[in-house]
Amino acid sequence: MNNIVWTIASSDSSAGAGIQADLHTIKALGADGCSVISAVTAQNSVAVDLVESVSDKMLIAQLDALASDMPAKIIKIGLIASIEHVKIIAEKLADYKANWDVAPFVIYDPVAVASTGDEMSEDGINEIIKTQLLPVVDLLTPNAKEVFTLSGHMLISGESLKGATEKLIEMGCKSVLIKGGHLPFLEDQCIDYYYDGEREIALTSPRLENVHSHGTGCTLASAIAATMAQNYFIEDALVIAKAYLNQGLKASKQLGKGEGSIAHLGWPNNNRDFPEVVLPESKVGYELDLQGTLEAGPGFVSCDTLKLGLYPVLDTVEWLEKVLKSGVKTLQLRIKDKQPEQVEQQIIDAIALGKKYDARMFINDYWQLAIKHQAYGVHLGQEDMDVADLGLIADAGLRLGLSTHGYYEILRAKQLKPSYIALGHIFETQTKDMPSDPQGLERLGKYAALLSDTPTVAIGGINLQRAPEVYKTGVGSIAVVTAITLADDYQSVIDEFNQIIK
Ligand SMILES: Cc1ncc(COP(=O)(O)OP(=O)(O)O)c(N)n1
Ligand SMILES: Cc1ncsc1CCOP(=O)(O)O
Ligand SMILES: [Mg+2]
Repeated sequence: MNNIVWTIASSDSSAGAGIQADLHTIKALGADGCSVISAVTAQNSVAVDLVESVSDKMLIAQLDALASDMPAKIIKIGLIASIEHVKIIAEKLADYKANWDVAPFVIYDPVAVASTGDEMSEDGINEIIKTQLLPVVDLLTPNAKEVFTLSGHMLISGESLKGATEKLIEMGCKSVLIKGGHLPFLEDQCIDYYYDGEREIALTSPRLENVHSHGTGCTLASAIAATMAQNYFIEDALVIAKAYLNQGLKASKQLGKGEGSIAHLGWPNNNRDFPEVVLPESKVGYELDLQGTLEAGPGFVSCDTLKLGLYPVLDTVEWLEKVLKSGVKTLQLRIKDKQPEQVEQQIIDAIALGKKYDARMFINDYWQLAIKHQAYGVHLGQEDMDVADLGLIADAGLRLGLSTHGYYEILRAKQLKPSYIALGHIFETQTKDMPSDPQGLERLGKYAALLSDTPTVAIGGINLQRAPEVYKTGVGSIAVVTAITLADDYQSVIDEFNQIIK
């Protein structure tokens, strides 16, 4: 599989930033890095003494050598010190995007000024960056100062972030992540704000004190690149990159007399390093003027166990009764695409059966009917979460299960304190058209580790053969449809699942 990330940037002799930080990050996060060096800088922890661009011929030769043999999935650009280099790179990127079998995704971290305060690029370069480079950039990752340099927008309040990103998108880049290292509001928080013209994402972590931060910008952009190269969606890459940064900042160290550099550890797995997804109805959400109604609230009634066991998801009351008679204790009525009046009787019957067998009966989608008839719980998907009245579900004392498909959705769901979080789809499934690729066991294990204090349910393409390795990842429950409905002998299948999920 091609996980190649190119970094087109400059060498930092102190190795805390630039090409050196990029390659450390790309390797630590499991992607394959290649480098194109635009300039060599002589710097240490207190000053940048000299910046010298390589010849145009050398820049082009590096780009051509890689393009002919090791094309990139993701290209990350950092410090470019010469106007001519910006022009060459912009032209090459346009060519790659037009002619490669798969167009590379381009991330540009506009290194305007070194953390030591020294200017590092040729005068007049910003005009060429604005007119020639930004139009081929998919994700721009400026800090507040770089936002001002490129757009003229001062980030004076949370509300000003959206306007600045809109301006940058008008200038040609497809999306913007404003890095919150130096924002002059909510100063105890480090907020990263993403906007692509449609979707806003804000991630926040407490600001870390007494850490060494040289190389954080390069590292964040490279971490996004490395994660996206492994087919994570951008929202998940933003989460991993911020967690990688927090983890590295906590272990940062000083080597010289001045500012030390971020450390490069492996894939982040510690809950404490992960950011919070900012919900619209929260202090930070109000400050940023985020659209939407999600708020954390007090959370949902617990299922009283982290291990919900085998969880059949079924579309008739007859099936529910059959599996209840076989001893199943967690199950769901999932009827798709019917009017509420067409399903109300089945929902009433399902709820009554759940009570009769003292089982956890969840109702999929039809949350108003679930409240009306006092179900044990409701299961909602990502789209439903934004439109359902979660407050009403909580007030009515129903449990809530939420579907998720990656890091970002998991963190967002976690904030709502649901009764369980479903993780899917793990394998190919014939039961439902899924818009994304299966997660696989490796990711499932990472998600389960992050959710050790929340009940988890794995779903999608799980059968008896796969169940042992699924359960080994640490999930508390396995949800299945066809493993039961297409079984020759569903009762013995249930017994065998129960042997595996103990
Ligand atoms: C246990 C469990 N997990 C996931 C789903 C999928 O729910 P959703 O995303 O709402 O999709 P539909 O099932 O409504 O198609 C589920 N039902 N149960
Ligand atoms: C409802 C649903 N949500 C994600 S995968 C899935 C279907 C799971 O069915 P199966 O167990 O037959 O793959
Ligand atoms: Mg649903």
